[in-house]
Amino acid sequence: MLRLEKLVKTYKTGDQALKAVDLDIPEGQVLALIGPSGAGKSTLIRCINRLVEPSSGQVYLGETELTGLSSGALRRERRRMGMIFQEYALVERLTVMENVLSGRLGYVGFWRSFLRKYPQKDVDEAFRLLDRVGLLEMADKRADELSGGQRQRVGICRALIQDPALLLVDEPTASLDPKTSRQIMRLICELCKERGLAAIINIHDVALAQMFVQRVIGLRFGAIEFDGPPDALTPDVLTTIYGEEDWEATIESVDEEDLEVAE
Ligand SMILES: Nc1ncnc2c1ncn2[C@@H]1O[C@H](COP(=O)(O)OP(=O)(O)OP(=O)(O)O)[C@@H](O)[C@H]1O
Repeated sequence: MLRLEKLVKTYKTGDQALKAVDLDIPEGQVLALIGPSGAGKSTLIRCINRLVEPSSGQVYLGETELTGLSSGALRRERRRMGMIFQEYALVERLTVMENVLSGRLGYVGFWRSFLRKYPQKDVDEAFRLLDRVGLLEMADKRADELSGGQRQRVGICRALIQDPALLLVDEPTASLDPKTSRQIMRLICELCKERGLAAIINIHDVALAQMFVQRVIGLRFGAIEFDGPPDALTPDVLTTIYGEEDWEATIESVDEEDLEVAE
């Protein structure tokens, strides 16, 4: 459902962030993108919806080549790609409900959104989503009154109310404590499963990635170094992605966490 062909991004500074990346993601697959700082993870995610313009190569969402679209057509296609950010990107002075509904801005006309008059079906869906993520009681609170984990749940609802085919998730847990991080990752993966949604999750925490996804992509210097199931991430593989480190500790901690999740 998503296909990248020879995707290259070279920034004006000369940094080659992506070097001819090929990637195919089937419908409903949740994939973690790991790799050291500067490997090109955020660039990859942002080149897919063209928040960052690729230098060359193609991105296909289904049959549509995103890289060939005019700005109007791209705006319409972006509705099919929900984005979840590390810093939540909520409007602080708006309520939880208003933040969630802002995910419909790509669908409603300018005046409707300006006057915040969303169709009732959108409001109903926002309530359903807030209920699903455990925030129904918070609908009228201002975003700046929420904890980090609650904010991220609002960010998730805002992405889902777009009714996307694909989620692009950029370090969703980087600002959260370990327990909340696990809850948020679990929630994202459960929601993808419920909705048959594909997702690419850029995540620094290897153990967390291994715990929840079916497929891991390891990026290094803008190229795919590893593509496989989480249990194939051996210490040797992690060393090729990240360089020398004591990986046994990371892998052991996954085993412990797995037990905890299974309980
Ligand atoms: N706007 C920019 N202008 C110039 N170079 C950039 C820009 N954004 C990223 N880069 C460079 O591109 C490369 C990849 O950066 P990117 O942010 O995609 O990596 P990352 O894997 O997401 O890193 P991190 O895990 O630290 O967020 C780096 O060398 C970075 O310095």
